[in-house]
Amino acid sequence: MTRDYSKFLATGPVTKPAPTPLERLGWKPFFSRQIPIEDLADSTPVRVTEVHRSGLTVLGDGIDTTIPPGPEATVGDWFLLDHANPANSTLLDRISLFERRAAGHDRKRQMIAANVDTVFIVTSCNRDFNVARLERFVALAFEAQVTPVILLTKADLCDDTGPYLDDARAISNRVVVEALNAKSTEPLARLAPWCKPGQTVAFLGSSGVGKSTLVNALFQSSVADTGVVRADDNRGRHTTTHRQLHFTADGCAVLDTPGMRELQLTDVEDGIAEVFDDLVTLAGQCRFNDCAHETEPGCAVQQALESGVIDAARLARWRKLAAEERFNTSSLSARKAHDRSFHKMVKAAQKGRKR
Ligand SMILES: Nc1nc2c(ncn2[C@@H]2O[C@H](COP(=O)(O)OP(=O)(O)OP(=O)(O)O)[C@@H](O)[C@H]2O)c(=O)[nH]1
Ligand SMILES: [Zn+2]
Repeated sequence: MTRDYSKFLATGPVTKPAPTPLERLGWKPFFSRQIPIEDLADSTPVRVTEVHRSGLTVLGDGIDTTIPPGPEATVGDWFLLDHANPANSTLLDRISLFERRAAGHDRKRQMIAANVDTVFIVTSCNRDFNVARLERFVALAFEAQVTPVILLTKADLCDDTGPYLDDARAISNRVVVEALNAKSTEPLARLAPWCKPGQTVAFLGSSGVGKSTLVNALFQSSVADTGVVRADDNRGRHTTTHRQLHFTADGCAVLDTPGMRELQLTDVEDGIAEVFDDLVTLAGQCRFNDCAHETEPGCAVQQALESGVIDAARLARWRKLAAEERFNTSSLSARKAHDRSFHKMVKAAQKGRKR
């Protein structure tokens, strides 16, 4: 007789313990490792969900409060709350950070969001689709240390999503690409791999591609729980206030801040190099350090182009993006000088015409 031991063996998936309240807010070992072991039990981690001039709204385990705008922080940041003196709370190191250059004279950097795990780069299977723009968004994500996922919406309005998928997948082998109908029941399941409890996600893309539709889809099962709509004043008027970071019923944090939509291509040299890492490697093999990859002898890039290893259009996009990045990142004085000389040139040309 053979005994059946199967019931004694661990079969099936190992069930994970339910996430703690802090884990649901996005707490990770990366953060707890920053706290000395002897302080761990007494510490009160809180996460910034709203940033106002007057203070930061923070959430923790059983905590929903406001702390003064102390050290420079942005939405998504983690603090160790100092109960006695909240202004003294300790800002923890970040896993990732989206930032942009402000308009104005000093073009100071503005932090947009911290500790985002995944950014969904959204475009549609129609005329919005533009490889160069996707490459720019992917570079931004890499620069911020956030995992990019490309979503191609309006698949239902498109006869053949194949070419869109092919072009998007050719951008980087490190980026997952999905085509879907954002208006259907699809998004919840299709985005599930990145929207698990404790994960923080954000959306990037032009107007009208379906970002709000996707966000709503993530919340559809839990609209009542989000607290997005609440009475805002005493006059009985209900206004919609938006937490910049809000949580689905499953405990996935969704970032919704206008700043994300205005991200520019500045200081993303490393991100661009990651998107075009094959071209960067080739460029490193050119005979001359300052090779412009045009007519120089011993140019590895031109050689690869001739032998069909790389694509001419992609090479052109890399050069354009890198040039644009250099221009955006160039100092204000350099820009002003450029503007002045341009101005002079225009004036001279106008004078010449009058004569
Ligand atoms: N058929 C179809 N319609 C879609 C899809 N995704 C979005 N739409 C529609 O496209 C329009 C724009 O969608 P939004 O979700 O508002 O786009 P958005 O990216 O949030 O736009 P902004 O708020 O301007 O940034 C809406 O009418 C949506 O219903 C899709 O996958 N299929
Ligand atoms: Zn070269």
